[in-house]
Amino acid sequence: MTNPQHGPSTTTRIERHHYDVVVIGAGGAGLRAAIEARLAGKKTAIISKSLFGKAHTVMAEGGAAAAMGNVNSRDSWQVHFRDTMRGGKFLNNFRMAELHAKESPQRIWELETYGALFDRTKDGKISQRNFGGHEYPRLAHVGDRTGLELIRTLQQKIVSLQQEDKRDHGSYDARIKVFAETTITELLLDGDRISGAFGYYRESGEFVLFEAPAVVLATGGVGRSYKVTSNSWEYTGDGHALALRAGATLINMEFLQFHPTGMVWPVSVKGILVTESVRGDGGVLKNSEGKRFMFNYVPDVFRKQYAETEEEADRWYTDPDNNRRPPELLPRDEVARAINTEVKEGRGTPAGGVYLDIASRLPAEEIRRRLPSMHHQFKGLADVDITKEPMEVGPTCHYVMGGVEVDPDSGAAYGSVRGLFAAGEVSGGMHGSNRLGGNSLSDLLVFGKRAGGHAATYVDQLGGRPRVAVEAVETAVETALAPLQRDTGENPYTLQQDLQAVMGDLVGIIRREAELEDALVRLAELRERVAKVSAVGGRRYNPGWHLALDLRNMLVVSECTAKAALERRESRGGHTREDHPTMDPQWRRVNLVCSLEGDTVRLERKPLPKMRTELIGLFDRNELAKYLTDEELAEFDTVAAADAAGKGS
Ligand SMILES: Cc1cc2nc3c(=O)[nH]c(=O)nc-3n(C[C@H](O)[C@H](O)[C@H](O)COP(=O)(O)OP(=O)(O)OC[C@H]3O[C@@H](n4cnc5c(N)ncnc54)[C@H](O)[C@@H]3O)c2cc1C
Repeated sequence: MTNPQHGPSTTTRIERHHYDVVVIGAGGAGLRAAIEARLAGKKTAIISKSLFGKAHTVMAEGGAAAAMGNVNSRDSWQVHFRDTMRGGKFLNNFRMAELHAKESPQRIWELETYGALFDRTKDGKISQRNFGGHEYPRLAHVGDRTGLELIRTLQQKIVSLQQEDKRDHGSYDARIKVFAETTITELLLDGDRISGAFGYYRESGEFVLFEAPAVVLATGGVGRSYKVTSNSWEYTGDGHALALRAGATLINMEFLQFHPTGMVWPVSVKGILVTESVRGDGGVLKNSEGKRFMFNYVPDVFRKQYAETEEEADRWYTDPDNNRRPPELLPRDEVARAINTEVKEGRGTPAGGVYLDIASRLPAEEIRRRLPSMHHQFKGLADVDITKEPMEVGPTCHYVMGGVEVDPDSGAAYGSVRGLFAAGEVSGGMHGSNRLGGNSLSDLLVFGKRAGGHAATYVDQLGGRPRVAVEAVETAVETALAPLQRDTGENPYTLQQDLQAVMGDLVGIIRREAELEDALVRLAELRERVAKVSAVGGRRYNPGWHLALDLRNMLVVSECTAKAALERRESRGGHTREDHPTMDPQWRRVNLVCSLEGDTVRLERKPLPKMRTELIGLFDRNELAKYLTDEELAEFDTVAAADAAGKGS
């Protein structure tokens, strides 16, 4: 190290910036967090691995769930809360589910004030559509391109803030600046406090250092550890791994959502999402015998809410108050498992999926109007006209419920680190063991705002600014350059394929003890190989080098998933154990928490926070009996009896 201002050697130049709040990620969560931090007067950087506007959020199709009651006035935050807890099989952090249900409507209306244009009902309100697991039509949407509108609007808000800054401070970038195509590889610490973030510009390979006392992680998910996934290239679990390495903890990592309907052919597009809106708008699932098989897969916990005949299910679309929902709209984990079983038992399509039929259910014109992207996607990628033929679909790795363990109100990371916040898909707890469709987009807005606001407050309350240690920067540079400096070592693409094979084959939709043990052995072998990964070429736009750096994140996050999946001996939501096929109320009381000790993933059991009495009182006792232990039920009965006595006196 020769010059602390410029990095570890005179040849390694490091561009340096100073901010109050650094937001890593420019999806819905990151942008909403950045807006809030900037509105609180903080100098804010937004960093994005992909092009600005190309975050994952832009791909969201169906909509954002918020109990506005525009289409059915019976909807309320309480009903939304209940649906969310049921969807997550009661493993959700109840406080997050409560805040989400209460605040989502405000966040959607606020988006309108930023310029969002949602589809409307006939009387001019924001239109809301049906989705799996939601009792009432609840998803505010823009055709099937809702994420695009969300991102467009948040970006527009940022531009308007930059225009204010130009007027007031003479520069558009004075208080909020976007660093696109910039990957963060390390968080820096001063003791237990965040002091900054280190990374590189993808195009030039030049290093960049952000000195900042507060970092908001909004990096999204982990899906690229699986071969068949709806997720795009940047979903390599970076934020999860950055948090772990900084001393934070991850929870619920065993829970991955396999969306039931991904494209299954052509092979080149296998995994690309087919939105749930197709089923919300009337599409039905059929096996190769032409049977609507979902009626055979309604689990006991949901039996009361779902139709038993095709006639009743079909009537629900026009008369939802007097009929029960079609079983095609069960939560995603149920539908994905059902499709998996149909295919395994030989009733699948030629390409190994099942049929999703909207063509026989709606007029062609209506399909094109409601599902323009799906129509375009199938025509362009598979030469299938969905107004005339059924689609072939099957499960695809879609969403990680697990993530950074956070304080529900502020988004501050738990563990041994201060100044670190997380929001959106990278955070854990909100969705429990399974996320309901539409609950992510509203989650991004609710918790993005909260994390950005609390990061700003944290900065205000700091005594002095933490310092960036020269040695930490030096180590970050060495780690980043290592794959380029190895002459021998494996190709990152081979390693990624091998990792994807382990996760897909052994830690996939249906899990077994022996396979999970095998997965851990193979992941340990991969760890040795990844430590020696080699990338050819130089630092200028070099995707092989980028992947080599992403691999260590994918690996540690995969280890968390496999370890937690082995430990949880029950089936719940996005975690299905063939050898422990039922839900166990004792396990509902437990969160599995991952941390790093050196390089080793440690797993701990931690009791779930106890739901407040008035919230648990929103559920029927018979329903609670399906989830709670006898001990918890007895406690519930005592409180209910005391309550009744109080009311009587
Ligand atoms: C096809 C598809 C359709 C979906 N439809 C819906 C829907 O209708 N409704 C719904 O609620 N949910 C939906 N989801 C889920 C939802 O879109 C995502 O969960 C959500 O957008 C995640 O938002 P985020 O802000 O957490 O992350 P993203 O939007 O993914 O943003 C992550 C950001 O972090 C950046 N990043 C990552 N790593 C780094 C790093 N190391 N350094 C710098 N930057 C980094 C990325 O470049 C990106 O800018 C869908 C998902 C998919 C894939």
